[in-house]
Amino acid sequence: MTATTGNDAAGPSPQIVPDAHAKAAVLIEALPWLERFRGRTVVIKYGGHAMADVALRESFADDMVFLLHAGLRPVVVHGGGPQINAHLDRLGIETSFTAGLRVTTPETMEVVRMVLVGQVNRDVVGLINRHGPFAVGMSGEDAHLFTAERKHAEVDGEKIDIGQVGEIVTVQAGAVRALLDDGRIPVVSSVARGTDGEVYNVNADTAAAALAVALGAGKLVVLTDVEGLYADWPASTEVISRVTAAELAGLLPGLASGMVPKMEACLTAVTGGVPQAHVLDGRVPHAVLLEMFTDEGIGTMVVPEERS
Ligand SMILES: Nc1ncnc2c1ncn2[C@@H]1O[C@H](COP(=O)(O)OP(=O)(O)O)[C@@H](O)[C@H]1O
Ligand SMILES: CC(=O)N[C@@H](CCC(=O)OP(=O)(O)O)C(=O)O
Repeated sequence: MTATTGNDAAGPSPQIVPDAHAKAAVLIEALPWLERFRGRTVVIKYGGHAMADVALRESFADDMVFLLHAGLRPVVVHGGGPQINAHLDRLGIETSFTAGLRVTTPETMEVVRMVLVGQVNRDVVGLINRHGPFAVGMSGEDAHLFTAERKHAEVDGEKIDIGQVGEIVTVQAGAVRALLDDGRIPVVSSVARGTDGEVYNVNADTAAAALAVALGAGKLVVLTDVEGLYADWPASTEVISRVTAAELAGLLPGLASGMVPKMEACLTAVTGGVPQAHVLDGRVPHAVLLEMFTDEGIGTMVVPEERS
């Protein structure tokens, strides 16, 4: 049965399909959030682990196009750690991580650049562009978007050389802004141009935070393969739903592996003027829409300070 509008006073009384009220409620719940974020830039970090299967990748791409049509300005910064691992493995190149960052030899850097810019970026752009001519891919090297210097990892207070890993020192976001003004969705790989002429591998969480700050984004959303920040991982999987910058700074020294750059990125974003940063489970279909347009939200939200 089709629902009627009931506009014709002489006609039959409206027949509402059973779940119509629930559907309308979902749409209406989104209204205040649409009003709040309309015209705002949202940077979404799409992690390699959140690209698990085709249906999930399509639902992510659908969410980006939904945001665009809802009047937001979405910018995607993607990772691809598992995809880089797979390629290195195929080539028989060993790889390792220190403090959540890949130790990047010149040989590894070639593969990182090829996989991120030549493969993952193309895939994300292609998925979004099933809907129309929206996504434009960029490497962080393009138009001097990211300029980096060599970064050292710090382990137990000691500085360790991890090769061609970059720390972003400047962001020139003009090309990204131009694409947004033109109604496009920039899709950015976390590779940077070095001040010394080298190419640098930048963790994608770090790159997303730097871009969110430079763009004055209204939100940073980080998609990964866990529900959010666990309070006492791996002993427990109780998700911290909300944390202030000061509380997070206290938690950081106790965090492990990939969560370190992720939570550092959230901290950088909120201390750099982004009002909120979120870590979400990218294995949940339409995680971005659920976080942005429902009252409960999902995952872990980082805010600059507690509401007074
Ligand atoms: N406190 C924590 N809460 C949640 N996950 C954690 C925590 N500490 C470490 N992790 C690990 O961090 C991983 C996410 O980081 P990473 O593998 O780099 O993901 P991505 O590819 O999405 O960037 C999780 O799968 C989990 O194994
Ligand atoms: C320096 C460093 O570690 N760079 C990352 C870049 C990709 C990335 O960050 O991917 P995810 O978001 O999927 O983890 C790497 O080489 O794996």
